[in-house]
Amino acid sequence: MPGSTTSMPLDSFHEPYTRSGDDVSLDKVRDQITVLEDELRKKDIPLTGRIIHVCHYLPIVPTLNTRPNMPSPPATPPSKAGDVPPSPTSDPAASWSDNKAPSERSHATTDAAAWTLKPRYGHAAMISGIRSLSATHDQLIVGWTGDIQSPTQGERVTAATVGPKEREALDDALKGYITKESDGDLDVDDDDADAEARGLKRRKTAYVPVWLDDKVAHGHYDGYCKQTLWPLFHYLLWQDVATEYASADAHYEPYVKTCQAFADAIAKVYTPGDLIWVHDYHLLLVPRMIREAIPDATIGLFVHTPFPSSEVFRCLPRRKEILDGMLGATLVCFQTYSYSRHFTSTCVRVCGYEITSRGIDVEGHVSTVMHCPVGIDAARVGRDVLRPGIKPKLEALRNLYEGKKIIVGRDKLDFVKGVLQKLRAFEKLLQDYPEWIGNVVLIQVTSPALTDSPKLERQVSELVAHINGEYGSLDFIPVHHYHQTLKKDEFYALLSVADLGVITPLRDGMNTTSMEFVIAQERTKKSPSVLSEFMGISKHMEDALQVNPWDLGGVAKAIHQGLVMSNEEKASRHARLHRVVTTHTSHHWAAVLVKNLLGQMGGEGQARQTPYIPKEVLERRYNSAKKRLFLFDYDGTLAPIVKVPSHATPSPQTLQALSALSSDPANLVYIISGRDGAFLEEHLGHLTDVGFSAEHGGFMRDRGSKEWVNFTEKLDMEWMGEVLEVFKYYTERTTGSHIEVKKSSITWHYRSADPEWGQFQCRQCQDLLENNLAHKRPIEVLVGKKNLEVRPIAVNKGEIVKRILYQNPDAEFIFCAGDDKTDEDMFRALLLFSSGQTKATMEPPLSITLIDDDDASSSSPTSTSAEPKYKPVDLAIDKEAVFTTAVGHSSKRTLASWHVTTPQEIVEHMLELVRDVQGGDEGFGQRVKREEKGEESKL
Ligand SMILES: O=P(O)(O)OC[C@H]1O[C@H](O[C@H]2O[C@H](CO)[C@@H](O)[C@H](O)[C@H]2O)[C@H](O)[C@@H](O)[C@@H]1O
Repeated sequence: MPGSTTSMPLDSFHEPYTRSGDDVSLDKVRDQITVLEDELRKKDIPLTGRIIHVCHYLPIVPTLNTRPNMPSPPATPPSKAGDVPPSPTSDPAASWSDNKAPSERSHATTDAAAWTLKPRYGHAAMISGIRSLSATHDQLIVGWTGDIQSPTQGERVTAATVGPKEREALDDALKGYITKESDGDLDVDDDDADAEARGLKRRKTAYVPVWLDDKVAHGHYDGYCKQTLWPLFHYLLWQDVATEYASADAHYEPYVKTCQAFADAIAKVYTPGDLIWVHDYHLLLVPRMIREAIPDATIGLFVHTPFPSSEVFRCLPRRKEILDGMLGATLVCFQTYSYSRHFTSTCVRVCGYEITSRGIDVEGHVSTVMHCPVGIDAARVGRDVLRPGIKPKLEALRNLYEGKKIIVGRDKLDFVKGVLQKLRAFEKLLQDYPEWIGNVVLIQVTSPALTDSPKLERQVSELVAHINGEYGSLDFIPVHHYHQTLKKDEFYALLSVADLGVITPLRDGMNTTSMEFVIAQERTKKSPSVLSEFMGISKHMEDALQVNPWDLGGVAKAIHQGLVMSNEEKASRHARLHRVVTTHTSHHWAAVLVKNLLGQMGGEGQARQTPYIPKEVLERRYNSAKKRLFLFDYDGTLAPIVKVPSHATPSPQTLQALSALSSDPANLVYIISGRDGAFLEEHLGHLTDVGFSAEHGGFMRDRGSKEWVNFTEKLDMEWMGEVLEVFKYYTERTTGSHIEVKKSSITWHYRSADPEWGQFQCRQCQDLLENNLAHKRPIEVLVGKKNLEVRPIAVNKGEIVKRILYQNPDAEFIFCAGDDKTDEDMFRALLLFSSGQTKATMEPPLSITLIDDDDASSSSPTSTSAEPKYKPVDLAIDKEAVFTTAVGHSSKRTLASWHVTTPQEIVEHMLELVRDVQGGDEGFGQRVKREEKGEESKL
C-alpha cells in the first residue's frame, strides 16, 4: 500500500510556477536584461527595445485652453514658481489639475497653444518605475486623458465635444512633451537644465492618449473599479453596493468598453518585438483583448492592489471573464507571494484551470505568475526630504509638542486604511499604559479619499472627540486630527519629526508611506514604525513592529514597545529597513519586470505559436485528394470536456459531420480514443462507416465490422489489480474522485474533487505509480485532463495511426486532431518527412509486425525466404496534405502543425468540407460514386 500522505503543503504547492523579484542590484538586473536581449536577438527573435506601458491615466494632465470649436484665447500664463504638488502617493483622480506644477507649461500646437500639459501626480511609485526604464528602453505610455479641464472657461469639457482638430493638437503637444531626457533617475518635474547639468540622458518616451466617452469613463472608474473591484480586492464585499446599487455587476459594460478602447489603442501602435506592460485592476480585461488582436504579443500584467482569497473572489459575478482577461497575459505579477497564491488558487478553484510547471494553463495558453513589490523611488524621496522648506516646519512641530512623544499617522480616509481601528488602538494604549497620558500625542492626517464617505468622516471625528474628552485636559490634547491634503514639505516634516509611525491599514496593495517614513527618519531619529501585517510591503519590512490592526490590544502593545525602544535597537532596526527600502526600489521593480518578461520570450518560457488551420488550403487539399484519412481523438476533440465522463455524448452536429464524412467512399474515418469500446459503441457505433480504436490503442474495430481486435490480449495484465488498489486508496482520500475501469486500462478521475487537493493527490499518485510500479510492470502512466490513466506500454494511439497509414499508403490527405498528451503520439507518428523531403516511406509498424503476426520474421507465401513478410511502403501523401491539428490555444505545446480553439471548430471545419454532400458541390468521392452509378451531375 502507498505510504501515508499528510496534509497538503499549500505553499510549496505553488512554488514551481510563482517566482519573486530577484534579490540582486539594479545594475545587475540591467546587465541581465542586456544579456537576455542579446540572446534573443541571436535567436532572431524580433525586439524593438521599446516598452508599451498601459496605465489607466496618462501621467500628464491635458488642459484645453480653448472652448471647443471656439477661437483660441491667449495661452494660459505659466503657474507660480514654487507651488508644491501634493503628496506623491495621492490618487490621481483626486485631481490636482488646479495646482500649478513647476514644469507646467503651454505647448505650441497646430492650434496655437490649444493645450496646457502638466504632470499628473499620484501613483508616484509606478510612474517613477516606468520612467526609470527610459535609461535602457524607448517607452510608450498609453493612458486615458482623464476628464478634460478648461480653466479659461472655468468649466469641465466633455470628451465628446473635443473634436478631431483638438485631439490632433493634443497629439502634437504630447510630442513636444517628450523631449526631456533622463537616465531614469530623473523625476517628472526635474527641469531640463538640471538634468543636463547632471549629465543624464533619457531614451525616447512617447504618450498615446486614450479618449473615452465621459459616461463610459466614469461608469468604468467610479462604477466598476471603485464600487465592485476595489471593495472586493480589499475584502469589503460590497456592503454598500448591495443596498445602494442594483448589483455588483451594474457597471460591467463600461468596464468592458474602456478595456476595449485601451486594447484598440495598443493594437494601433504595436510593432512586433515590443514588450507590453498593462498596469492594475482598472484594465484587467486588456491582456486578453490584446492577445485576441495580436496573438504573438508578449504581455505583462502587474496588479498593484491586493488579490483576495478565492472564496472572496468567487463572489464576483463576472469572475470568469475577469480571470480570463488577466490570463491573456504572458506574465501576471503581484506585489506579494500571497496575492499570487490567491490568484493561482482562484484560477484553479473558480475556473478549473490546470497548473503546469510553467504557470496557469488555459486551453494550452500558459500564463506565468510571479510577485515583486513595487517599492518607492528611494533616491527621489532621499532628495525630497532635504528640501529647504521642511526644516522650519519640522522645528515648528517639535516646539509645539515639546516634551511629548509624537506618533504620526497619515492615511487616505478610506475604510480600508483602518483609521478608526488605529484610533481605538490609541485609546487602548492610554487605557493599558496610563503613564502615556499627557506624554504622547497622535498626529493623524487624513487626506480626502476619491469616494468621500461622510459617514466615515463623522465616525472619525466622533472618536477623536471621545478620546480627547476622555483622556485630554485643558493643556493636553491626545489626538490631533487634520483632514486635509498635505503639501510635500509638510508631509516630510511630519514623517521626520515622529517618534513613531503607525501605519495600520486593514488591507493595502503595498503602502508607500511606510517606506517614505524610513527614508525621512534616516536624517532624524531613526524612529521605529508599527505596520499592519496586511500590507503588501510588510513581508519585506520584518524589522518594523508588525501588528494585526484588528487586535487593538496588540497594536497598543506594539505602540508602547516602539515608544520605549532603546536607541540601539531603533538604530539597528532602522538600518536594516533602510537597506530594504533603498534596494527594492521602484526602479529595481521595473527592471525586474522587464527582465522576467523578456525571459518569457523565445526560450523555455514561450511556447511556439501554432497557426490556425488554414481553411482554404485544407479545402483545396481535400478536394484534390482521391483518398483521405480522418483520425479523430474523441474527448476534448469531437466532444467538449464536461464534468461527468458519461455526459460527454456527441452533439447532433458532430454525428452529422462524422456521418457525412464517412459516407464518402474516398474518406476513411477513425475515432482513436481513450474510451472503452462499450462507450464508443453506445454513442457512435451506429456510424457503420467509421472505424474505432479504444483504450489508447488497446483495441480496434474496423469500419463495417462489429468485431474488436484486442491488441493487449497477449500482454501481461496482472498490473491492473495493483493499479486498481492504488487508485482505490486515492479515491478514498479524495472526495469527488472516481475510477473508470476499462478492459485493459484504468482511469482515475478527479474533476469533481477540490481542484487543488485533487491535483495534489494526482501528483502523489503519479509519483507512486511511476516509482513503485512502472519500472517493474509493462505499463505507462498518462496524465490526462483531470485524470490519471494507466495502460499497457506496448499500445498507444501513435501505433494505431501508423497501422492505418501503413494499410492505406495511397492516402493523399490526412486530417488528424487531438487535444491532450496522448494525442501527441498520433502527431508524432505523422512526422513523416525529414527536412527537405517531399515524399516519405514507411516501415511496417509494430502493431502489424508484432501483434498481428506471431512469427514476425516468417515470410509470406509469396515472398522468398530472405524477404521479411512486411516491407516498407512508399506513401502517396505530400507534406502539405498532412493536417495535424491540436485543439486548444495557439501557444499550447504540441507537435501538431495547426490549431483550432474548440471541439466545435473541428466539427464546423468538417461540416465545411462536406457541405457539398449536404446540399452544395459534391466532393471527389461523391463524384466517383455517382459516376460509377452512371448518374448525371447535380449541377
Ligand atoms: O482519448 P480521449 O477520447 O480524449 O479520451 C481520454 C479520456 O477521456 C475521458 O475523460 C475526460 O473527458 C471527460 C468528459 O469530458 C471528463 O469528465 C474527464 O475529466 C476527462 O479526463 C474518459 O472518461 C477517459 O476514459 C478517457 O481515457
